[in-house]
Amino acid sequence: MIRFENVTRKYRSSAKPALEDISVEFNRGDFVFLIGASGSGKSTLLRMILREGLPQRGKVTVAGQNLVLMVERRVPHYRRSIGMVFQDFRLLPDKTVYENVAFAMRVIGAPRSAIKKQVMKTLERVALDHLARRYPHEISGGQQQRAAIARAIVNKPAIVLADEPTGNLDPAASEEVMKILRWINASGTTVVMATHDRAIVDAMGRRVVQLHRGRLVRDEAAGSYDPPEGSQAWELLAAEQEKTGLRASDPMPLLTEAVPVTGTDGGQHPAGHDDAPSAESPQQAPAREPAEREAEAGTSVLRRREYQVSFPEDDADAEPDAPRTDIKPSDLPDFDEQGELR
Ligand SMILES: Nc1ncnc2c1ncn2[C@@H]1O[C@H](COP(=O)(O)OP(=O)(O)OP(=O)(O)O)[C@@H](O)[C@H]1O
Repeated sequence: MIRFENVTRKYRSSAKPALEDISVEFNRGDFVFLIGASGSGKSTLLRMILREGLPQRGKVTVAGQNLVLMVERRVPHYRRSIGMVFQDFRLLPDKTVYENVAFAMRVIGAPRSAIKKQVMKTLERVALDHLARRYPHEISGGQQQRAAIARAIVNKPAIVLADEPTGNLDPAASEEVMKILRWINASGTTVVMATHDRAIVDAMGRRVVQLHRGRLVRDEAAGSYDPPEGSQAWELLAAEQEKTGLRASDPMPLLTEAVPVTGTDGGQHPAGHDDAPSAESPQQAPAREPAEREAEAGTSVLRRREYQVSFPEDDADAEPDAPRTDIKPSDLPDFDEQGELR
């Protein structure tokens, strides 16, 4: 489904490549966690799949299409086959939940009757049908992220890319989001999720691809957040830990968060950068990582989530759209004959 072959990508304003000689494949139906310290290249890799930025060297192929050779006018159409979820939700603030999701169908010219049916079905799937008429500021962060996921999947994309989708959420809301992503994946969609969330990666036991300073250092079928002790990635990160002044006896769980992000190449995207957002991308600036803020304050980037997230095995095939019992008829959106919300 997605293939990177010896891909190197360097931003004009950076001395070092954001991605260096990356070769990796994500297959149909894969669920992949993309992990690595702040600035290791996760977002750059996701954006390349969206064809935001091309490699200077190497080749990116998605569903058989060589993105390097793709002509510009094909790009908007291509991007519609991919659903994207961001840390900061990026819902349109002056549109209701329903309209935000419907908008994704309107831009592809879907007929009004199909829009109404598909949007409500998708909102039911993310348990938001009862909040369809609310505006983003009238719902919680977790609900906003579920609305953003509904928008990402309403056109039934083959691929969903999620860039820190739980980064702004509490554990309970994160768990809801993960259940939905897992359900999306169970229906055959390839899901690639960049995350710093140790608890989630450990609980899910899915494929883990780890980047370190733009290089791929681990690709493990059913991995956890930390590399297996003694592995090449472990050794590399242990050496890094020593270099950054942490004691060798520091517990390994700190490792993947222990790389400083200070300096010119430290995860900040300078003004006038060379990779302007696409016309289709929302224009909001991405939320800044706590890691970046800590780094700026001169502290090392050591973060740990103190909670546990569990995904019991018997929950794996749970139907996220099981009948709800808490919705009153008055909660449901009200449509006029043209299918518009009243
Ligand atoms: N648009 C840009 N212009 C210039 N440099 C960039 C741009 N985007 C990313 N970079 C640089 O490329 C490197 C990789 O950044 P990227 O955002 O891909 O890392 P990341 O792993 O996603 O980080 P985070 O976890 O903080 O989101 C960093 O050194 C960053 O400063």
